[in-house]
Amino acid sequence: MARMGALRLIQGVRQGRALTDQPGALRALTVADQARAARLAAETLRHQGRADRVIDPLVARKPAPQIADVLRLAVVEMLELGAPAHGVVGAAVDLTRTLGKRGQAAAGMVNAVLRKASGFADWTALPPQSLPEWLRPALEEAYGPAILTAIEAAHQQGAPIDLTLKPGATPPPGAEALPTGSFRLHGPVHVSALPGYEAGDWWVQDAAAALPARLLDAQPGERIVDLCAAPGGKTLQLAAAGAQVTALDISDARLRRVTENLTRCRLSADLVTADALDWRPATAPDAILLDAPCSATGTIRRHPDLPFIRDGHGIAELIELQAAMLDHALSILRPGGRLVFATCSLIPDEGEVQIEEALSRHPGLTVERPTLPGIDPEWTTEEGGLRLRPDLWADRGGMDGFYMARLRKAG
Ligand SMILES: C[S@@+](CC[C@H](N)C(=O)[O-])C[C@H]1O[C@@H](n2cnc3c(N)ncnc32)[C@H](O)[C@@H]1O
Repeated sequence: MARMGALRLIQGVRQGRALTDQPGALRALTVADQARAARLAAETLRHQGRADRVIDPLVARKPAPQIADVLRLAVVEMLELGAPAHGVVGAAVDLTRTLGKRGQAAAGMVNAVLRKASGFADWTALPPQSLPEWLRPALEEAYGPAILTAIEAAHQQGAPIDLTLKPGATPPPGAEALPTGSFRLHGPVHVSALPGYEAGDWWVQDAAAALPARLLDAQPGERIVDLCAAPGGKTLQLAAAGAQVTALDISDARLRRVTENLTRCRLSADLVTADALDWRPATAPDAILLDAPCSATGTIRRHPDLPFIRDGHGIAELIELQAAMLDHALSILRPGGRLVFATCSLIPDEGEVQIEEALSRHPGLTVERPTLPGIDPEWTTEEGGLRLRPDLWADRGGMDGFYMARLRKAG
C-alpha cells in the first residue's frame, strides 16, 4: 500500500502538485503507511537522477512515465534505502500490473530490469541529482561549478531536524548544540513525542532559518513587526525574547498556524491579517522582520519535489514584490529603527541584489554587518549581508540556503 501511495504522490508531483499538498493521495493508508509512502516518494525524487543512470542502460526503449516511476521507486528503495531486492522486485511487478493494459504488458520488463538493477554496485559513486535547467545556470554563475556541485551533494543528504529553544529551556536528550545556538537531532525523530514538545520549550526551525531573528536582536518591550509571519518560527523567537510582537500575514489560514504555535509555546503576539504592501501601524515600530515570499530554492534539501513542480516562472514577480515590501516596510519603520530582510532563496536577485538596490533607492540607509556567535566571517557578503548555503557545515549535516541583512534607517 505504501508503494502505491508513493507512486500516487509522485504522479501528483508530475502534475505540478507539492508532496505536502496532496491530502487525498494517501487517504486510504494507515498512518504508518502514509509516513512510509511520503518518505519513499521524497527519496525517489531526491535520487531520481541516480536511479535513471541505473535504469537507462537496462531498458531497450524509454518506458511510459508511470512505469518509469515504478522502476525509480524500486531502485531507490533497494539501492538507497537498503530494502531487500526480492520483496521490492515482487512488489514493483504487482504494482505495475495494476496500471492497466500498459502495466500488464510491462510487468515482465519491470521484473527483468529490477533484477539486474538490484546487483548495481556503484550506487554511492553516482553523481547526485542535478538541479533543473531553470535554476542551475543562475546558481553556477553566482557560486561557480565547485560550489554548485557541493550544493547538489548537500541536497542529496536531506536535512536533519533543528530546534530553537525558549531562553532557559532544556533541549531533548541527544540533541547536538550548534555553534549558532540551535540544537540538532540526527536520525528519524517523532517530534511531538519528544520531551519538551507539549510544554512548548522549543520548536522545529532550521538553524539557518533561526538566524534572521537572532540578527534582529529583539529586546524586551520593543515594538516589533513580523511582516510575513506564518507559520511563525520567527514570531516565536521575537516573542520569546520579550518583545511586543505584531505578526502579520496575508493568509488567514496560515496565521492559524501561528496561533497554534504561539499557544503551544505559551507565547503571545498580536495577529493581523493584511497585505504587507499597504498595512500601516498606529505607532511606528522599533524594528521589522521582513521574511519575504521567495523562490524557496534554499529549502530543496527538505523539499526535493520543488525542482520538479516549479519552472522558474514567477521569480521575476517575486523579486519585484520583495523590493516593494522592503520599500513599504522602511516607510513604516521609526527613524533610526532596524529592519532585517531575509529570504530562503539561493538566487542573489532575491538577496544580495535586493539590498544593493535598496541602498541606492534609500539614501541614509545602512547595513549593519552580522556579529553573531557561530558565524563564519566568510559567510558575510560584500554589501554586509549573510549568505548561507546548504553545503555549509557539510560535516554537521548542512543548513538551509538563506540570505539576510540588517538595515538601519537614517535617524
Ligand atoms: C517565507 S514565508 C514566512 C515564514 C515565516 N516568517 C516563518 O518564519 O515561519 C512568507 C509568508 O509571506 C506571506 N505573504 C505573501 N505575500 C504577502 C503579502 N503581500 N503580505 C503579507 N504576507 C504575505 C505568505 O503567506 C507566507 O506565509
